[in-house]
Parts: sequence; structure tokens; C-alpha cells
Amino acid sequence: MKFAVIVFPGSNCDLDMYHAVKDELGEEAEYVWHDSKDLSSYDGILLPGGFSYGDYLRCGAIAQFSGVMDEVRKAAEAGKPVLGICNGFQILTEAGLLPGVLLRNKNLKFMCRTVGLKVENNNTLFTNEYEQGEEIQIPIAHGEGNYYCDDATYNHLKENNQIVFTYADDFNGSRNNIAGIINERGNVLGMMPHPERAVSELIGGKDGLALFRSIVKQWRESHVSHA
Ligand SMILES: NC(=O)CC[C@H](N)C(=O)O
Repeated sequence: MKFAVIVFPGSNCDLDMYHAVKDELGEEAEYVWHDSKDLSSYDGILLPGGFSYGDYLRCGAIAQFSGVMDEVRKAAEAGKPVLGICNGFQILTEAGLLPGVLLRNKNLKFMCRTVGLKVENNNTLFTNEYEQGEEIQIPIAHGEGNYYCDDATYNHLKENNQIVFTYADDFNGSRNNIAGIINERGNVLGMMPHPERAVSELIGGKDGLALFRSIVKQWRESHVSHA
């Protein structure tokens, strides 16, 4: 499986994402600059964390207009897996590919620590290697991770099982502790925590690895001929 790791000016988790896919999973990955006009050769699109365009205006507010976003949209429409982590999640909401918005943390501070997450829905292409309800430990590092949406959107997310991860504790003010959501079709996931920073015991834990393994497993099952 071949992944594109999209690099915006100011991305800083692109190397971790590349490392997770290439070195820990053994899959193909390439860095793709933010003005790329063609993502057709990739099977999965990864939007990494960071400070795209210096977080000016709002995190992700400028990156949503990057040339590559038309291609990301096309990939999403084609049903390819699109994963946005932290700044990548912010970009996906700004671009309208996922509902809601990420506001500043309720204490108005940048926060960096490992947090408990609950897998609310393991019936997705990103979470099939987790148990339903499993609690995992994943690092967070954000200033604008406070997920907000209105009541109608929340009810819709809830009814459709689009809430994929919640925080064990409320530390940033997110509505109903939402940490990650998926689109209706089930191929675009955005999450604030960083699974790509939790792929080996050497760096403090590997609870994030199953997310990447899930993507590859699902892809193999649908692309390998059973003839
Ligand atoms: N690690 C990240 O991607 C951080 C995202 C964004 N710059 C924020 O502070 O919220």
C-alpha cells in the first residue's frame, strides 16, 4: 500500500508519520509537497500535524486553500482512506471534509502529554484492529484541540457512529470529550491525538500502531484477488 504524506509549510509531524508507515509497518510512503496536483498514484492520504502556515488566523485556516486540497478532496470522493492527525484534523474541518471546528483549549494553553483514549467505534477502516471500547494511551500536543459542533451536528455524529475516539478525561474542553471523528462514508478520519508518535515501546508505547495496521489490513482485504 502506498501512502502520500502531505507536507505543508510548517508541518512538523511529517517525519513521524513517514516513519510509522515506512519503518514500523513496512509499507510505501512518499512526502508530497502542498502544491502537488496529482495524488492519483497513492492508495492512502496522510495529513500530518504541525503548524501549517504558522497557525495564522486559525490552525488549518490557510492550509485549506493549498493546491493539494483539491486532490485530497478527489481522493476522499474516490473512497480512499484520508487520515488527518492534529493539524491535519484541523485542516480537514476547515476544508469542510469533516464537520465541526477545533477551538483553543479551554485553558488557552498549548498542552503536551499522553492521554487515555476510548475506542468508541472499532467498525471503521482505521480502527478494526482495536477492540470496541478499548482504552489506549496516545500523546497529544496542541493549542487548538477543543472540538466544537452544534447540537444538530453532534446528534448526527452520534446516530451515525461517527465519533471514533473520545478522551478519558476532559482536559481541553472538547464537546462530549470528542477526540476523533469520521465522515459519513467512513473513509476520512480526523483526530487530535498522535498515533504516529506511539508506534514503538522505545518511544514510550505502541498503542497507535493498530490504527495504521487497520488501514493496511482493510486495503489488502479489498484489493487482493481471491481468485
Ligand atoms: N501537533 C499539532 O499538529 C498542533 C496543531 C496546532 N498547531 C495546534 O497547536 O493546535
